[in-house]
Amino acid sequence: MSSALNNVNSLRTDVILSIWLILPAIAIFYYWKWSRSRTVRLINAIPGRKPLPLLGNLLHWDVFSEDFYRDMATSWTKKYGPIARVWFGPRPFVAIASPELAQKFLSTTKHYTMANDFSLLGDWLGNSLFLSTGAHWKNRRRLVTPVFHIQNFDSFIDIFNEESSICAAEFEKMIETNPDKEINVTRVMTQCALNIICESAMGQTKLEKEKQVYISNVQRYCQIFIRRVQRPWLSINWIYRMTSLRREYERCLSVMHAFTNKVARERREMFEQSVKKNSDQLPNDVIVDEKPKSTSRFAMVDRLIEASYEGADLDDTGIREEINMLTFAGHDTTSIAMGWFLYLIAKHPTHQQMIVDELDSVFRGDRDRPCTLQDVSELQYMERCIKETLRLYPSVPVLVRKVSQDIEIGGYTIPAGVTVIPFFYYIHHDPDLYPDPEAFKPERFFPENSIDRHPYAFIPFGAGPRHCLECHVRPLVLNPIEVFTSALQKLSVTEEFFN
Ligand code: HEM
Repeated sequence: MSSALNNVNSLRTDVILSIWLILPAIAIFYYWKWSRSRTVRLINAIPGRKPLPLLGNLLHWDVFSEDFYRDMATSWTKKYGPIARVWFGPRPFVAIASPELAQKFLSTTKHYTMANDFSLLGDWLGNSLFLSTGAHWKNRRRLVTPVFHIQNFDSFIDIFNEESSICAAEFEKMIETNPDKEINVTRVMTQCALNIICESAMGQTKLEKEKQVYISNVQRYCQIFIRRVQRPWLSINWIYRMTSLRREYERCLSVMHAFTNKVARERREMFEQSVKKNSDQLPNDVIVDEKPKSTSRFAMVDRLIEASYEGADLDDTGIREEINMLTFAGHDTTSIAMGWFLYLIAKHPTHQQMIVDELDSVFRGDRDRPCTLQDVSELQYMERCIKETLRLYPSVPVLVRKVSQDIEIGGYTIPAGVTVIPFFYYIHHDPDLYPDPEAFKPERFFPENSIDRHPYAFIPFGAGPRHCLECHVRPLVLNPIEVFTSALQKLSVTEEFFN
């Protein structure tokens, strides 16, 4: 009996031992096969530091540091040139960092799609323009683009003025109650940008209180999204599902969806009432070309509802997706830009004074009157300062795109499936394109100094067919700033920030 037991035990030990030997052998075999695959060979032909087995270049940087991208932009691309590769474990990334290569990559959407990392936003943005590709993207882009016609900004400028005044008052209060102390401009700027975007995207609604709740949920949702991007293990669903973040994320999501659904319904009803009113008033034999408009101020959502009535392929879910997308794409980008602008202006009193002088001249001393689109177009020096801000601190420092078919760039083949990162930050800081690149010099954007610049040397709004729709960003960024004149002059930067 005991010898039978001994036999069973030794058999078990043999089996366990064999498994322990076979499993690593299988793993080594697959690793060896994978490391000789076409993708790996093509990627390793691109300049970059020698990767460690399985870990790739993970140990070569502090990949979880907030400055990781900047470190990579400044050290990696400087060392390896305008095209470089990096392995995050077994996942390769290719960075491109020259105007020529960015142009080659971005000037057509034929060979790329959105990277998988963005699928984290799928619950919120669904099949919106921002996340979609191919024919669906083309269709949505065609529908959303008219919303950004400059004539629509005539109706938005009132919103910019109202929200900017509220923001300026808050800003003044912060300065008054914290004399000679640091203030956090980002919070006020984010609130201002979100108010402006929501108001222009969704219009005035009977749901003002709910709108504020929506805004705070958007802020929280975006914070959680950034945290998930910065901590790669949180994009693994079963790990993420065990965290409390997930519950919070879903709570935000349900508040956001409920709100945008209500807004879409409310605006559609307003639109239908207006159609009915128009048709009731018309004699049967009169044909009117003019399209019915909602009764209150025009909002981006109204243009989408109009399009859906005209037969566009856009149902209520589609409208909700696009409203959410505009809120997402528009708020952080502008608030970051406004925050950095204020920082730079505080740091450079000479430019600050030139801006104030320009404002005085455009407004001819009447600082209380509302700003017009004409004023905005005359604020030329301010515009150059904003461009220089976006050069130094682009709100979107990199793009992340997945190659959908092999592409030849800079003499290397990037195989399908690999993630490519066009590095705007590096391009904007390249000393060959911008001598003394860290210095704040708005004069770089004087026409005579920009004439020979490569069209892809300054691309804070992206470039090519997927470039940002907000090409009339001036009113949006400038307007809050221009009402800040008195606050602007009270700003300076603390020593700590200088370093
Ligand atoms: C300072 C402000 C802004 C900056 C720096 C900025 C930057 C960008 C960048 C870099 C892209 C990606 C372009 C590409 O893939 O080539 C983008 C896309 C986009 N932006 Fe902006 N953006 C700003 C403001 C806004 C605002 C206010 C809105 C709308 C309210 C907006 C709407 C969009 C949309 C809809 C897309 C996606 C376009 C597409 O995929 O077809 N952006 N933006």
